[in-house]
Amino acid sequence: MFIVFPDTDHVAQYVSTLFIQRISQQPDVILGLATGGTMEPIYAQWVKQALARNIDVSQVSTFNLDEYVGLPAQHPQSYAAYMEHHLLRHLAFDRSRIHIPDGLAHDLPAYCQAYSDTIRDHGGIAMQLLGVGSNGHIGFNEPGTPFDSQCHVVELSERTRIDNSRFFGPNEIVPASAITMGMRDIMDAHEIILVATGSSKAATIAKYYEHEVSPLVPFTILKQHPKAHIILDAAAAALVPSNVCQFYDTVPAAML
Ligand SMILES: O=P(O)(O)OC[C@H]1O[C@](O)(CO)[C@@H](O)[C@@H]1O
Repeated sequence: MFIVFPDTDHVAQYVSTLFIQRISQQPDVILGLATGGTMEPIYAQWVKQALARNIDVSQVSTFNLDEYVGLPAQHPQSYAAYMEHHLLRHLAFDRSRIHIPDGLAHDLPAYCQAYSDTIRDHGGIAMQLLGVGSNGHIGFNEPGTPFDSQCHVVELSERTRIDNSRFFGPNEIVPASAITMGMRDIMDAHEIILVATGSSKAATIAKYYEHEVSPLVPFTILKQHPKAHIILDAAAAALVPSNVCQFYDTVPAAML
C-alpha cells in the first residue's frame, strides 16, 4: 500500500511528525537521513515542529546516505552543506553524533567499510528516510547495484547527473562519483520511510508497482522489507491504481 496525501505540504507534515515522534519516544534514536529536493519541505517542517514542541535532539545520532566524491563539506552543493542549511544549524544537535560521508576521504574503500561498520556498531538505524531517484536509485545505489552491497563509491549514471544538475550553477560540473550507503546498509534499518513527490516521480512509482524485485529498479527491494512505508503526494501516485493507495486528506489528528 502507498500512503497518499493531497500535496507536498501534507507529506512534509506527516513525515516530519513521524520523525519527531520517534525522537520523543527515544531521545537517543539512530536515524538515517537523506538529501535532495524532496526532503527540503520535510526538514523545514521538522525544524518548525521541533522548535514549537521544544524537542531535545541533543542525543540523536544521524547517518546520511551519501555524499559527492571530491566536494569539501563547505561546498554549497555538498550534502554536508545541504544538511547544515536545512536541518543541523537550526536545532541543538550534538555534532559528534552526526555522520555524513566525507567526500574528501583519502582511502575511499577503507573509509566506506568503516562507515558501514560504524552504523552497525551503533546498533543499526532505527528509522531511515529515503528519497528515490527517477531511475529508482536509493541513496546513490544506481540500477544494477548488488542487493548485498555495503557503503561504497559509485560512478553516477548520466540520468542522475542530469537530474541533479539543477542544484549546480551553469558553469559547475556535477561530480562523476559519490559515496553511498549500500543496499544492505539501507535494508538493515529497522524501519524505512521512502518519500516521493511531484509528477516527475509518477513514472518511477509506477515502476515500483509494476516490477518484480530487481536490482535494475533498486527501490523495489523495499518490497522485501517488513517495515518499509512509501509516502506520496497525489501527483507522484498518479500512475498507480487507487486500490493500492491509502488516501489521507490530512495528517491524522491523533499524530499531531
Ligand atoms: O528528491 P530528489 O532531488 O528528487 O532526489 C531523490 C534522491 O536522489 C538523490 O538526491 C541522489 O541523487 C538522493 O539523495 C535523493 O534521495
